[in-house]
Amino acid sequence: MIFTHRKKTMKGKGSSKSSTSSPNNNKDTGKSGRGIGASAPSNGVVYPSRPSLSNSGEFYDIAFKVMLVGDSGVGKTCLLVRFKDGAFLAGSFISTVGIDFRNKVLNIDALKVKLQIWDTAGQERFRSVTHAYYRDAHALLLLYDVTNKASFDNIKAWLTEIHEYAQQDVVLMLLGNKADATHERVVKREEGEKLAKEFAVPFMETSAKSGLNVELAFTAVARELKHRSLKEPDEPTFQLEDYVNKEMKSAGCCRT
Ligand SMILES: Nc1nc2c(ncn2[C@@H]2O[C@H](COP(=O)(O)OP(=O)(O)OP(=O)(O)O)[C@@H](O)[C@H]2O)c(=O)[nH]1
Ligand SMILES: [Mg+2]
Repeated sequence: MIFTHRKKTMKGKGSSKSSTSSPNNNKDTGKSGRGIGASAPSNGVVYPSRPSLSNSGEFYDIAFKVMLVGDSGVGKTCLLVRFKDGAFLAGSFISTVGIDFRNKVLNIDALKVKLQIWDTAGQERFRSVTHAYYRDAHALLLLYDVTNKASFDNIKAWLTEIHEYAQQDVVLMLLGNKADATHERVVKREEGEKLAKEFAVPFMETSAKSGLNVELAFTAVARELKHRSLKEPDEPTFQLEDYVNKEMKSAGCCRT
């Protein structure tokens, strides 16, 4: 596929906390009302067709929506901030209200892939807000906290919810976050691996604090999405799980 023009991504932070917000009317919409760009085919993947006069920002070739989900306190916001800004939000825990998004453009095989990453509120009372966003998500990063058994036990319920509200072909990855917290750990890595195997989803442990595997988690998802949407019919499919395992091995298990 040839891209003759590149589109600019909106800079900064999006927010959808008010009741007027919906998955399809955030400010980065362009004219399509699909959420992330100018021309959206039925699968919602955005292939920009003309130069943009939008706010200053980076150019991109293709855009996808990624959602972070999981119990309150597992580290979704911290993971996003680590990925976007390379920083860790230490100090008191400020629970997300409603839903926020941040954009990041990644270079994947000479293509600029924009991820619009939606950070959802894990608290039960915001669940109905989150449900409305699943439908448009191309990928979901489902997090639990390795220091919180309940967050791990709730993964099955999250998977049921994902099954109910997300697209059938959504790219899904399970992340055991806070891997840096060795002393507080109550969920073994093997338990995470077992659960992931049971549900046939790729898995890795991450740390928003140390940066462990944060870049890899988002990059792997971006690669899978890019590959899926630009794949020629006779091309072999991208194996997300193999890619993740290979990358983790080549980095000696874990990387920042
Ligand atoms: N040790 C450690 N602490 C972390 C990590 N990630 C997040 N935390 C801490 O965990 C708490 C919750 O993090 P958040 O990112 O706000 O959690 P959340 O999943 O966004 O929570 P909600 O917005 O309520 O859904 C904060 O106090 C963070 O500092 C991590 O990788 N390691
Ligand atoms: Mg949060």
